[in-house]
Amino acid sequence: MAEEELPGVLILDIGGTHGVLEDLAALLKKHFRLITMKEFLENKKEMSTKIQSVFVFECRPTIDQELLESLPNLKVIGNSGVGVDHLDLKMISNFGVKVTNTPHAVADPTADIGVALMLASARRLVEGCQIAVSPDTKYFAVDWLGVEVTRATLGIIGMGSIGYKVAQRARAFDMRILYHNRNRRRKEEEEAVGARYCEKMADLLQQSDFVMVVVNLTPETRKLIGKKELGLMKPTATLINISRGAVIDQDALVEALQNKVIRAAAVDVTYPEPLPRDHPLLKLNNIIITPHIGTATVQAMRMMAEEAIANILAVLNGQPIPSEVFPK
Ligand SMILES: O=C(O)[C@H](O)CO
Repeated sequence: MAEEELPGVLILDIGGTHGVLEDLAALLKKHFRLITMKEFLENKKEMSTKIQSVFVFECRPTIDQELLESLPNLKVIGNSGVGVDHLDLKMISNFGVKVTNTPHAVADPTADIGVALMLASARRLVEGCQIAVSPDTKYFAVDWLGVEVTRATLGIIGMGSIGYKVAQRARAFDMRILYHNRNRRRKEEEEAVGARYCEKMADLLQQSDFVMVVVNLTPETRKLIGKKELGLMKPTATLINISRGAVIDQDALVEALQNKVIRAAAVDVTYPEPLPRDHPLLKLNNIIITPHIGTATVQAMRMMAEEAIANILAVLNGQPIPSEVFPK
């Protein structure tokens, strides 16, 4: 089919996206006529009726009412990534537009980053690296010790598909695994990863050496971990967040880390992203912060794009939609 005849997809990206958009373009071009935001804004009149779908790159850019009003033929917003907290699902659905996400592509790489953060924090890799590369280092000696993850207790808050992959990986470290969920998983699934259900999150917080937060950001999970929850954790425990920054009360986290209420934190997500350069979290040495890189791998980007494309095509062709997200 000639490019002109393909359904138009508007690409919404956050700019500076590690040059990957160029690679994805080839994939998208097989099915769509690609329209960048720049092209759209420069030629709104001609472009607006051609656009039937929006491809949202990496879960970050939002879609406002003005954009929706200017796209009369829009049918679907294909989010590449699982979290859709940046989208106003109710407003979008009022326009008769569907939203889809990519839960399968993100599970392995996000679980990997959770485990990487747990190990890096436990063994103080960032501090070690700083010593190794510092021009002031004359000989290798550290005046601190890490802790081991092997046989430690890991508490997973939010055992969905990412949390489950974390549990699978944690088994390789002989970790004792606890989890807290709104809905308990099936017995066979618990047994397969050797995980024990904690009906009360407090029990998990009190018993865990590492607490990993993997929930979606919703009104119910906003500030799920605050001063009270941090106070329940062991002073030797580490908090890991691979979900969304706003799930943790960041002021309470600063206080907890400054006062050694908990040992350390390791987070791939903050609120906002990036943190203001004078934010107190950036001044602490018992936290590791990475720039929301849970899915920043060559493989994940490709898989997310493929999953998003399949979702978008299903909507446009009136077929069953693999991963639709509904407003609550
Ligand atoms: O929600 C997700 O899948 C990730 O955060 C995308 O970057």
